[in-house]
Amino acid sequence: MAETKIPRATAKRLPLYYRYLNILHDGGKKRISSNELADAIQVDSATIRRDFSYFGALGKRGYGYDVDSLLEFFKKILNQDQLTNVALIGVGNLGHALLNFNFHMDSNIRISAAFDVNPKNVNTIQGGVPIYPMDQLVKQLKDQQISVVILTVPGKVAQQVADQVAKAGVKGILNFTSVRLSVPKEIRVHNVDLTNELQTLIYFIDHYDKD
Ligand SMILES: NC(=O)c1ccc[n+]([C@@H]2O[C@H](COP(=O)([O-])OP(=O)(O)OC[C@H]3O[C@@H](n4cnc5c(N)ncnc54)[C@H](O)[C@@H]3O)[C@@H](O)[C@H]2O)c1
Repeated sequence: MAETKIPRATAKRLPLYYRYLNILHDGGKKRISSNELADAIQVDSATIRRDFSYFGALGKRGYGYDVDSLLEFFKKILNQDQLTNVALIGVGNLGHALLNFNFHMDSNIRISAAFDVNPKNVNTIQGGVPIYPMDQLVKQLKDQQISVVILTVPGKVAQQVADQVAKAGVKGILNFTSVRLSVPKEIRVHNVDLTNELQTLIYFIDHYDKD
């Protein structure tokens, strides 16, 4: 599919649209207006129209959006028309919880391989996912065509593990550690930080009245 450059904020809303369109589809709904969509997902309709406009004419004036064709469109855009395998490195508290979370339930993504250095973890299966030793990283990622890795190792080894991951040809890292990783520019890193999110939430609660 041709590459469409879109703002990051728009990109972050695409899974939300996709998830809701799936719900509409499952409920037998055939078409929806941007106002209805806006009410349901709590994103204002102007934002929705602008987001959709990056992809050309997805709806018709006065008709709204055709649920099935919009769903198919987002499925392709989000690569959800095919199963994407991802890997997880570091099966401790957080890694273990993620392995047990069934991403595949509402997306076409699954963790198909995990890696660790702890002999207690290695060569076991947790949450249905095999855990390999780190010396299997390159081989497994290649064999399973994995290009995205979730990083849940301790901060002190995060950079070293990121270097190994980079050598294994990975394109994206979902980084749960608090370390800001240094990686070759062709690798995309998304940082997930619950502490940040909580602090931001608390800041907004303290500084702004909800009207
Ligand atoms: N982003 C967030 O919101 C958030 C929340 C909780 C924890 N964290 C971070 O997630 C990471 C994991 O936290 P945790 O509580 O699960 O830690 P943990 O110590 O329970 O687990 C870490 C796992 O990584 C493995 N490991 C250690 N060195 C390794 C290496 N070189 N290669 C592969 N595996 C290795 C360990 O054997 C262990 O199984 C930490 O960096 C923590 O700060 C982030």
